[in-house]
Amino acid sequence: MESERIRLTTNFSYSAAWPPSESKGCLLSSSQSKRFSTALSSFPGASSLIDSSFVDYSEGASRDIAAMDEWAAACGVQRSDGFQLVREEEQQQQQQQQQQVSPLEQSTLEMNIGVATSTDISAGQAVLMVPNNMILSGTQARQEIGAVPVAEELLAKLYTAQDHLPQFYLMVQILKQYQMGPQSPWFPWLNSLPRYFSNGSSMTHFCCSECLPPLVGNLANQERLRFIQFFKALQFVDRNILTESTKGNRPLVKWVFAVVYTRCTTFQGDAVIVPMADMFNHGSIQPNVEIQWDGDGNCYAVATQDIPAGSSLRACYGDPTNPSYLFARYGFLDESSPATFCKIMISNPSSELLEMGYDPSRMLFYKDTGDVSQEVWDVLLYQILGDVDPTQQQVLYRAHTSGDYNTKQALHNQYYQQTSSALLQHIDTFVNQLNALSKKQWDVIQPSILDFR
Ligand SMILES: C[S@@+](CC[C@H](N)C(=O)[O-])C[C@H]1O[C@@H](n2cnc3c(N)ncnc32)[C@H](O)[C@@H]1O
Repeated sequence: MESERIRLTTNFSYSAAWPPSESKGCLLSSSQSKRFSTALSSFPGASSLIDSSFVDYSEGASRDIAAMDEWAAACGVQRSDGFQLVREEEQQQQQQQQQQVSPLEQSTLEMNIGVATSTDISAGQAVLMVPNNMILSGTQARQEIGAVPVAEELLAKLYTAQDHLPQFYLMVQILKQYQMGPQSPWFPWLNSLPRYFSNGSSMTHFCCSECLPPLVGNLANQERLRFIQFFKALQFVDRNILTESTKGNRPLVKWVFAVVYTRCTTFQGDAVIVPMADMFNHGSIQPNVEIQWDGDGNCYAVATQDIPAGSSLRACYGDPTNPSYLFARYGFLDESSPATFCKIMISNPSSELLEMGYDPSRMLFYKDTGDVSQEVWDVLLYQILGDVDPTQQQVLYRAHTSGDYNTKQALHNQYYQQTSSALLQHIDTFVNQLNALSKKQWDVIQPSILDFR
């Protein structure tokens, strides 16, 4: 989740009662731990949590959202009056029927939880404030746990894991909290997390390479490879920090890895997870809240526009024009994304082709208008000219790099027949591939149906 890294300058309606002046980051001082523990044992249902030992992270386990909600309030999280955690599907139905949202009533099994407001909110108003000592930080975790040089060297070797050190230490920190069971100050948060993930790291190699279109398959595979590397690097963490059984527990580590990557945001080069703020879902069309920070590292979610009662509160996770990135990282297909992929993928593109604008993320078809991105036309024409007339290919290349629009357009007009039929052929090939994949899926499913007869 890419957040705005804005220092807070606006005035908020909250009182300055929070935070305690000594609090910083995710390291808990003894007084903070006490405050967390007090909060943990003082809300209803806490005793049942303490009786149970570890968070059950199996796919069928239910999420205790209500306990997390109470825990957050007890720990100093402040919210606007109508702020509610809701089930996304119900929220959407209610919005369509223009009804008031109802609060989340009981714990949930596999639900997509989001945030909504039951009251009007004005632009600029803070809807949420999370004190800094509740925020889990990768950098703070590295300081607390101590750097693991061999793990860092290993991660530095893999391009998909470079620059992901804060996420690695965030994962170690969450595993450490998991090991503490109900003694962890974050236990209610851990117990409220989703158990099932459908993002790249939870896919198999077969899924990434055979079932997904090239770009999204490639991105999903990067997530998967990063998990494999994190798992290897984890083995070098001191056993005083993580036990051998925690480090060797692949399903547990995979769950925590998915938690980190679907819920962390970046702040000043750090990877952080802000409990409660991690409940905002993504909105492509007019996201209405953004994350901000004050000078003490307290986190705020602020309305970016007037929001009527009954609306979902949504943040923006990243570039909405290209749904593949969100799918690979977060595991959902953003139906409101304005564009979808043209599946043109060129391995080892030349520097000229790159300068012509070739970039898998720019190979787009726009859903509403049916338009094809300019980069698709330019790349196709450049390739066709390479086959039929290399001199003209250079004319196109020079026109493109010098901004000579007229010459470029004239070449596009001259070769329109060829570029459009290449595009149609590409689409036909892709549709045939999809049919083949559906058939493959059917071949796999059919025998299992017959088994039940
Ligand atoms: C930061 S969490 C948001 C809270 C989450 N919905 C929950 O139930 O805990 C990110 C995850 O929420 C889900 N999500 C977020 N935005 C979504 C959207 N627009 N459509 C479908 N799922 C979404 C995805 O599963 C994603 O990995």
